[in-house]
Amino acid sequence: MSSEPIQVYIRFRPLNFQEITEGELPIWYMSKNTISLLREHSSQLIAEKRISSTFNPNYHYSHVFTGEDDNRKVYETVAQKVVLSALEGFNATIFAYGQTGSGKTFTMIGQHLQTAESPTLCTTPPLKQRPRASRAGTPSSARIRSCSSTPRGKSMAALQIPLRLDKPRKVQTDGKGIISMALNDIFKAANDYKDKHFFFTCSMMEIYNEHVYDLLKETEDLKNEVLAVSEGSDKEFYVRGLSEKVVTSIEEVLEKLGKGEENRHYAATNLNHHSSRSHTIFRLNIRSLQVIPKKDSETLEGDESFENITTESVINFVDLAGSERTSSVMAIEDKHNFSYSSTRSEQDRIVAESKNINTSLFYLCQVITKLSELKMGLIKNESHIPYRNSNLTKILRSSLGGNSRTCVICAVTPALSQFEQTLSTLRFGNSARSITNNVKANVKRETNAQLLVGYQQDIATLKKELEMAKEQGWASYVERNQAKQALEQKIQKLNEILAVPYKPETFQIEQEIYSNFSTFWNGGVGDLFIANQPFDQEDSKVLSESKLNFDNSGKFAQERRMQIDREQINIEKEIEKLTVVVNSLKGNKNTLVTDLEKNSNLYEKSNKENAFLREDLAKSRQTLSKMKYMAKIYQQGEGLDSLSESQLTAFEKTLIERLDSVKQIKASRLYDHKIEKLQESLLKFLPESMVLEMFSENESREMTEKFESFMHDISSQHEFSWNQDILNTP
Ligand SMILES: Nc1ncnc2c1ncn2[C@@H]1O[C@H](COP(=O)(O)OP(=O)(O)OP(=O)(O)O)[C@@H](O)[C@H]1O
Repeated sequence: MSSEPIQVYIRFRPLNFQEITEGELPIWYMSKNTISLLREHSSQLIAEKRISSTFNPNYHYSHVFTGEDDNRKVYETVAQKVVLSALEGFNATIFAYGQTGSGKTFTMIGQHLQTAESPTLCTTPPLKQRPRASRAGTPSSARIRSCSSTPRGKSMAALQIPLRLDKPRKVQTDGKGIISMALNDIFKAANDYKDKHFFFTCSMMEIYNEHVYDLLKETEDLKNEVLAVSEGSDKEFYVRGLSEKVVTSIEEVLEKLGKGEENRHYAATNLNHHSSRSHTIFRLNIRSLQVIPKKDSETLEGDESFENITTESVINFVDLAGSERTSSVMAIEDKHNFSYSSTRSEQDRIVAESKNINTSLFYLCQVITKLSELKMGLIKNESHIPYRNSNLTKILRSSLGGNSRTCVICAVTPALSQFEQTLSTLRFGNSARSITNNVKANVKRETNAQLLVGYQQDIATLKKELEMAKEQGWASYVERNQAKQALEQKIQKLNEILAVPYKPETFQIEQEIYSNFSTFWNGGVGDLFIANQPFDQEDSKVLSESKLNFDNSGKFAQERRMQIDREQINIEKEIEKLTVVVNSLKGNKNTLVTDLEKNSNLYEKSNKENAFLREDLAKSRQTLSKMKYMAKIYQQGEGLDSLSESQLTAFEKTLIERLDSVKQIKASRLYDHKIEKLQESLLKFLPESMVLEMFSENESREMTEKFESFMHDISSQHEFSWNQDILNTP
């Protein structure tokens, strides 16, 4: 383990077109690795009471880049060595710090495409065409002019802090930013290793308003899932559920990086936040495997004679959110009546996100200050370093004071109007310079058996977790999926290890030579050959001994081959078992999906039935209230005047119909009565049998007709009197 200081670099971007047209001039004097204020500007700042008369900053850094230096120079000076050492197992972190618009993303990702409508900085014209600044000493507030490319003619210049609307950034694949240059070098160097095999995975996360989001999630609904950051038993912080994508070429990594940038925009629109208002960490994990024979392999047996050298490292590329102050954004908006945030909720959002950025950057500065105090012996204990205060410092823990080669690029602007922001960034860099990290290569030397045991243990733990999750029934779909993915990744890694030629080339060549020569020797030709040569006794003895040794090592090689084959069979069996587990998980998933479908069908059906029943109930209630209403009308005539003309007619019709039926009942009763009377009178002078016959059904048709006409007469009379009754009713 060695102590290595964090390397701090300052990068000035050139003045942009807007600043030039406003008559800004660079106010800083830059040499190779120092920065100080130019004297004339120093006096101006004193006159404007922006600094005290004793203020005389003179900072030293690993290197200072001017506006003329391109990304290639920055990469080669800052990052190249550090990222390449990751192939040897050293962790690395490159991070860009600075105010909004100072060139962090330009440095990390490269010149991203800017759209016509985005109010970005105006493009810088070539040096030769730049207009001379006419009024160099004029205070910036008096020099506000509008920039023609800003929308709706509003003065973006007024903002001083170059604000941007959020647009998806297209990642260039031509290697202009530090990340793509680093990836190019890493993949090229990895290919050049003959006997070392590399496995790469990458992940990308975003910290927005203190929430961590995975930028490489495939499923739409998981993209806005907030991930937890928790401390492992090794005191490192881990982002739970962060996806790791296996990548095998630079194109694949760039594709993931582009996807991450797109998702960043996705999250931006869905959560209504600006991408430049979040911290982004792109992470490349590198694992390597090299198999070499042990130096003293002759004395060792079987598996023990070979060594697996594995390295594990991670490179973090960190693009921090701009470090400007909320108050300045809001104050400038108020002052110039520029509605960057049109609604109250928009303003609240900006305040909240600026607060969060400032809080997390404040904690970052605090960690850096405390680490430098620790270095100077002002504090004794590492436990006083406030890593736990924010997710950013938790995630960057090993990069700050831990096991990582860390480089900080402080992006700044040379303009007078940005003096305070630049000064604050320079101070940040100055504190970071004093931090030392404890760096060591993460290398493990293991025999094959140890390596496999390690993997098998990992797999067993994962299986156990999965089983527990299944049994306890608390595993959410997401957790199950994550465990499954991890399991699949382990299986893939095992497969990759199996695919790697198990022995180094030299060993294979030895074996080939042995098999060729053994035919020669074993056919007895060798002995004959030795016997027939004009060797002296000593030579023959040496030759016979060598032959014996050669035979022994050949046997040993064969035994070893058999052992490897046996191991391979075991591993294949293990993989088969795991595949069964994975398949059963898939099966479970399918059953769950089918159940879910069935349940949702049932739910839909019962919902429909419910709706029908409700409809029926509503109808019945309606009918009931109508009936109550009608009953009132029938019983007391109450509410008659509220009926329309047609309703009154219908009601009248109903009454008449009822009247008819009443009349019929009355008439039929009268008829029965008359018949009875008639029968009684007939019985007085006719025998009963005859009377009964007269009134029987078959014989009395004529009689019936007569009675019917008689009844009709009666009922007409009755109707008359009944109507009279109604008319007479008060
Ligand atoms: N060294 C440079 N040379 C030329 N142009 C630059 C340089 N640095 C930055 N720029 C330009 O300045 C503008 C702002 O840069 P960039 O987007 O990288 O800023 P940033 O610090 O990442 O901002 P934010 O914090 O908002 O994401 C871009 O148009 C970029 O092209």
